[in-house]
Amino acid sequence: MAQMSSADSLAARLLSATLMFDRASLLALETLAAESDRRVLRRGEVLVREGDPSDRFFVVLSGRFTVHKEDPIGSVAEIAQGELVGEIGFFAGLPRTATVLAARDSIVLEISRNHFEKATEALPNLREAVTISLARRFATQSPILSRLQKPAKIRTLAIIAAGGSRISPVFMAHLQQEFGAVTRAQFVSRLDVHAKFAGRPIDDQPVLNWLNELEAQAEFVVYVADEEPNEWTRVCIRQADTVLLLANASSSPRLNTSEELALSVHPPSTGRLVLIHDNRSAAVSGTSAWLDERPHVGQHHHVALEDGADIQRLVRFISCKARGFVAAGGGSLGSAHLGVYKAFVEAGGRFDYLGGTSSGAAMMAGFARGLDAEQIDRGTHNIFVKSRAFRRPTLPRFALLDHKAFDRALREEYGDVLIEDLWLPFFALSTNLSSRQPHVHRRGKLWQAVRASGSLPGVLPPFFTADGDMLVDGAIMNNLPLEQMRELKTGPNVIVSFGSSGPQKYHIDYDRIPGRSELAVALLNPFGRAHLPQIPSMLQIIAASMLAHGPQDIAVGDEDVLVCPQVSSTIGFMDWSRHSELFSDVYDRTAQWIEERLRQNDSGLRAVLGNPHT
Ligand SMILES: Nc1ncnc2c1ncn2[C@@H]1O[C@@H]2COP(=O)(O)O[C@H]2[C@H]1O
Repeated sequence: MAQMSSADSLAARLLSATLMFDRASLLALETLAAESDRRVLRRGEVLVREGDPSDRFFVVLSGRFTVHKEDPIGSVAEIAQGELVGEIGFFAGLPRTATVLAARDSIVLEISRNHFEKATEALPNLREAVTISLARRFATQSPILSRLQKPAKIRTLAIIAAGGSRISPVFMAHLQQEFGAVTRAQFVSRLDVHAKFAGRPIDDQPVLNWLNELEAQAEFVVYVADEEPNEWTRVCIRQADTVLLLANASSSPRLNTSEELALSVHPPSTGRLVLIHDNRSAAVSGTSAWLDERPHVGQHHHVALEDGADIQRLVRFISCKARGFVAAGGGSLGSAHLGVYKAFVEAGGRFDYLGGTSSGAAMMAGFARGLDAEQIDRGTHNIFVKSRAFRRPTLPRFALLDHKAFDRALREEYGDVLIEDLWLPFFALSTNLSSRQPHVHRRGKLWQAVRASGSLPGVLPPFFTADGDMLVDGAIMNNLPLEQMRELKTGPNVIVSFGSSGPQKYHIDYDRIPGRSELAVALLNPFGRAHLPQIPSMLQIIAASMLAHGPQDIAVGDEDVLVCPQVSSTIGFMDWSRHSELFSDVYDRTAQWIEERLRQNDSGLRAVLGNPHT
């Protein structure tokens, strides 16, 4: 009988969990693990190739694989630790149905037909268990999209010093503490490896085996690279599912060699850039220089070291639990977002990504700058009431309203703040009429993004970019950018939309709508105006058309919370004068609603509110 080791019992436990066996089967599975071969694969190596004979299957002991059909670039699925590979061909008696590549350095247990047959003598229901696990895979996923719909959980992260920076020990201490609060995380640096394997080369097989063993035991492993692009830094990059580029915000933003290496191994869009600041009070500047050097990095984060809040946020992003707030457009109803946001924050909600369309984007922009609801409400007053930005008709050639006053008021409120300098990740959605695609604003001047996102066609002129794009209100394509939020992060969302309060009827005799000359006469005669039919204004009709998407179209996820604030039917889409009343009414109602739902133990609401660590 083969000698058993702790690695065999680990493999047996993984296999037992995948096949949903009980503890009684562990011994037989350990024997199977001890007798089977282990295979170490380097990143990019092929485990099975489409069309090859299927004489064995595999259990992933550590690492991650991608499944490819025909197209070697795009993958149809991801396979993570504990899962089976090659079971389809093996059990169906078919050639391999796909090519499977190691997405990082990985180890698999290789189960041959002989060993499998032998194991079924001790475990008669082994064959059935594997077939059930296979059937379960296909019952819960469409075969082509499969696991891509839910990305495989990230379990290893490499931290690389970015730009001219060194890795901040204060940041690392905070990160270790916050990770430790949510998961069994193991941090590994070159010093740890030296302490255990003094004198051995870093990519020696026993060292790699030890690292893979660590990965199998911890829930999360953080590889802390050296500041130089040496062998240890290379191992960190190869072992990691994803990379975090870490820099002191005041250092030089030039891309360094370790980063170049990391971004050539990992798809840059999965990487995160973390810029460290001593405190949160100062306005951030200079982020664009960092992003220009790393244009394809998926997300950047500003982290202040004065408390743990930003690091808790970063941990939520990495562990796919980042909380979003998605705000629909709704003209003057946008002030309702202030009430909902304030009530959630007071109930303990901390939001990690803010996004919206039109007035939803305008309100979220304020929160992303670090303002509170009252300050944003005062800004609304300045723009719409004091500056009368939406009450200045112009000659109706480019639009009905004079946009100059609106632009001036927006500039006064937002200054020259850039989206990339905001403390909280933020996006605004507009509609790009040049490409006929939704346009997600994640960089550039904040006031311009808000202006583009709320450019009601015909009411305000479109916004034109330096690249020649013509942008109008995001509501034309998507008044509630939930899909865009999901592309940017994984985790629960508070979604705020404006439902209609039932069909609104208009009792207008269509034949009485006057033609041009009749209208001119009626308008010139002060008494004639009173006799005109009570048709909503052009502005009101355009604004109402933008809100035609009802909440019944919203694909609310299991962990999302949908809020449709009740708004008095006497407040119209262009009724900006009642912003404070709307804000405080919705705040009272939402606070009450949250309290009731919490009393009923609503799990969705708990997931969004959580505690800062979960
Ligand atoms: N759509 C899919 N989703 C998940 N895994 C797949 C998918 N298609 C193929 N695979 C895996 O890729 C392996 C290729 O070889 P097999 O067909 O033997 O077994 C296959 C499965 O383990």
